Amino acid sequence: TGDHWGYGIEDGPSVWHKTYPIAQGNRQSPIDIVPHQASCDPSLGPIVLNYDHCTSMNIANNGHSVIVEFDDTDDRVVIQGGPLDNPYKLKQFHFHWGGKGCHGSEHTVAGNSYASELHLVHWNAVKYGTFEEAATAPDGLAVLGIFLETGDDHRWLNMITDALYMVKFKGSVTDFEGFNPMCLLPSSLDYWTYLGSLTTPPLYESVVWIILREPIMVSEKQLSKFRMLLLTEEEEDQRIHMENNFRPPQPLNGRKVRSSI
Ligand SMILES: CN(C)c1nnc([C@H](N)S(N)(=O)=O)s1
Ligand SMILES: [Zn+2]
Repeated sequence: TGDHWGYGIEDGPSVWHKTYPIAQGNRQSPIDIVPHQASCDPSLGPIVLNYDHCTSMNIANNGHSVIVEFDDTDDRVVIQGGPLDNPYKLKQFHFHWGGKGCHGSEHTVAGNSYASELHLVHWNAVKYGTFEEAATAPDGLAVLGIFLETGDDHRWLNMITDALYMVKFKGSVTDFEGFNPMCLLPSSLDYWTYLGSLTTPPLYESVVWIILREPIMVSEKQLSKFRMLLLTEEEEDQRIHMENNFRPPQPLNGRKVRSSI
């Protein structure tokens, strides 16, 4: 039962539709963002992030990515404004990345991909009672996507990469309290937005995507620590490294991408 999906030849994005037919739906993510085809919408206000309370709880390896989970009984850590009609509460953030030297972002910009992509997953707790209910509603989730580009060391990302050895194996989790994701934001909150889906099974078409245009800079050394994570559990003999955990761009199917810029 449950997720036997992955990013390999036998279980990767090209066969997810066999178990999750919505993979061939009409509002799937990620997509290739073409900046000059995005419509600049003056009615789109700025994104407002209230991340000043850092209610992170733990960091975990779920066999697909590394995830930092937040206490979402607390309605102080929210995203609002921009394309959103309500404030959405932060639930978790996680990353997607490539192999050594390869690219690993999910969204691409005019066909170009970045080294990695950070997703901050929020849910509409005003309209829906639980995260699970929101996750299946067309306006249930808002995911803020931030590109990571290789360059200088990111001083705050070290707090995350230094914790990765504690969650090396699939299924491992460790305390990770008081982390404020504000420190992972670029200087500009200019964004593109469109209606899409989760980029991993169950691929629910419930996401308002908000992708920041400006990437953050992280070092190759920091990225290499993500690749130290394993897909396999501690007791398994085989050790398979977690890398290239990204889904390629999906058909736009006539969707409009709007830009705040
Ligand atoms: C149920 N949740 C929180 C998620 N399910 N799939 C997620 C994907 N990793 S993504 N990339 O956020 O769509 S996040
Ligand atoms: Zn993601």
